[in-house]
Amino acid sequence: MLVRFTKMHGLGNDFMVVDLVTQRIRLSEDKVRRLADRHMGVGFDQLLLVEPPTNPEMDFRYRIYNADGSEVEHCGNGARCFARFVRDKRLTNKDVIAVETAKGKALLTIRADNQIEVDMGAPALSPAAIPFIADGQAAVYSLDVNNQRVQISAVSMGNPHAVLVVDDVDHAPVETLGPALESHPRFPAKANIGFMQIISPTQVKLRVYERGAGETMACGTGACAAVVAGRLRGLLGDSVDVHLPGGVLHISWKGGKEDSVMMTGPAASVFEGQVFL
Ligand SMILES: N[C@@H](CCC[C@H](N)C(=O)O)C(=O)O
Repeated sequence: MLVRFTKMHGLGNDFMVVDLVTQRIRLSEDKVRRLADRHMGVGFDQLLLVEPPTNPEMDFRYRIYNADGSEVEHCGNGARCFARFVRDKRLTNKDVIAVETAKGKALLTIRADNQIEVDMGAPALSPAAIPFIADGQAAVYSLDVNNQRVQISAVSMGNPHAVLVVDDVDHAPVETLGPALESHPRFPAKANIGFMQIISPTQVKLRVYERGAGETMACGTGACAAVVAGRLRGLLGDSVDVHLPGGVLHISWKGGKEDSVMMTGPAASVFEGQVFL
């Protein structure tokens, strides 16, 4: 069957977006992996599926697959592309769009300046919710990996993240510590690994080794997790510009248990395509 898709990106974190409101497809993990292949497929970090909601209070359902074929709970850059997609395709004319995700809901607001603001929900910090194996909740945990001891913060933004504070992000060991920590036994569902350099209480630099995708040019949930970790460690204020290899995301978090993390940034369409599935 010939399926229409749109290639999109949020600061270089790239997506194949498929409308399953007006089309149907059958997917397997292997099919997603083949589509994600940058030489023999479409090529993407994540596949985003736009579906009708199962909950009548929501506008859409949002499903996300990593390049390795695994289904995941949340994707910040994807959420902004999702909002741009449903408006461009005239699937809605709303400026504020409520979407069901695997772990709850996200509220997407298309602003007059074309930036998209996403209410990412409150972070989860208890080890069981992340999931992360630890005796109790802490702002910083010690972890043994690759014959060294590292300090991480562990945060769930719907999906699991570890955040390390480094002196120089450009020379951080992302290629070695990233995969080793992604599959660390204390993260039973694996994790996304962020390497954050603090520039000031309002500015950080960040690189993220994503679970199931490798290092990406930007990670929205990773940027949120980094700001939460920085606040918990007393290093950041409540409004922070996160400089990623692909550009800047603005993240704010008031710091309370119930407070949502807010993320603002761009979303862009690159091309339209069709593929046999
Ligand atoms: N690129 C994303 C996160 C995608 C999912 C992640 N790799 C995971 O496995 O949890 C973002 O912008 O948040």
